[in-house]
Amino acid sequence: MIELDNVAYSYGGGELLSEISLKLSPGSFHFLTGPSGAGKTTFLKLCYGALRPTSGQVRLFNTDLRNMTRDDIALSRRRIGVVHQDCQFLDHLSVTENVSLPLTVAGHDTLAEQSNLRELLKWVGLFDRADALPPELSGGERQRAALARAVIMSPDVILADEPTGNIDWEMSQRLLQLLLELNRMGKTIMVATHDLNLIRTAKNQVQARVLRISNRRLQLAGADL
Ligand SMILES: Nc1ncnc2c1ncn2[C@@H]1O[C@H](COP(=O)(O)OP(=O)(O)OP(=O)(O)O)[C@@H](O)[C@H]1O
Repeated sequence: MIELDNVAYSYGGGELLSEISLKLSPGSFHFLTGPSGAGKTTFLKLCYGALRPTSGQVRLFNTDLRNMTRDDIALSRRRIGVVHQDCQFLDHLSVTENVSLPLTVAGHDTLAEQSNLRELLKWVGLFDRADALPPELSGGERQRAALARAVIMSPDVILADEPTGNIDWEMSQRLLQLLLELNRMGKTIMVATHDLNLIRTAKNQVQARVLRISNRRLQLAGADL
């Protein structure tokens, strides 16, 4: 699905990530952890082609990113749903309009997709909030709307950046259950999180690999997690 081979990423401030190799196999579930500023968001951006590595190779669905045009990357991106850390909603658009934005951008007829959209909003428990504006949503509702938007195009891979940041335990559990359900449907999942309790709960329910970014490198976290 997504492969990184000896990837490094540097910016003006120096090298942030180094010697990163990872293969996301179909149907796998990964957690990504590490201290604040370690490079988790940057790592995810490398995984969906939003950033190009300074060196090393990134392959999206068996194609080397170096050989991909912006249009190729945009097409691959339809197979990768991203839950952004800050949700990135358009505040003047309703929940429904925000969730269906990827369909609009991809040129789909959103009217023809209304029943799918309704089902999706029901699935994340936001059917009653369909007409609300993002600033009117609670933290948990925002995260669930962000998840709905990430899966609206039926992606093969879902990358979630701190999807349970700023929400309470009960709501985190609800979000986790949605991610586990997606994984049971065959989706490949990677979740960046600081929340070790979330990882522990998930590990009772799914065979998840836990990765940690430490000193610029990607490591497999210990069994203590
Ligand atoms: N292109 C860039 N230009 C300037 N700074 C950058 C660039 N890319 C990454 N950084 C810096 O690298 C660090 C790592 O950022 P990143 O958001 O990937 O970390 P993170 O592990 O996701 O952090 P957090 O857990 O706090 O969200 C940050 O200090 C960020 O400002």
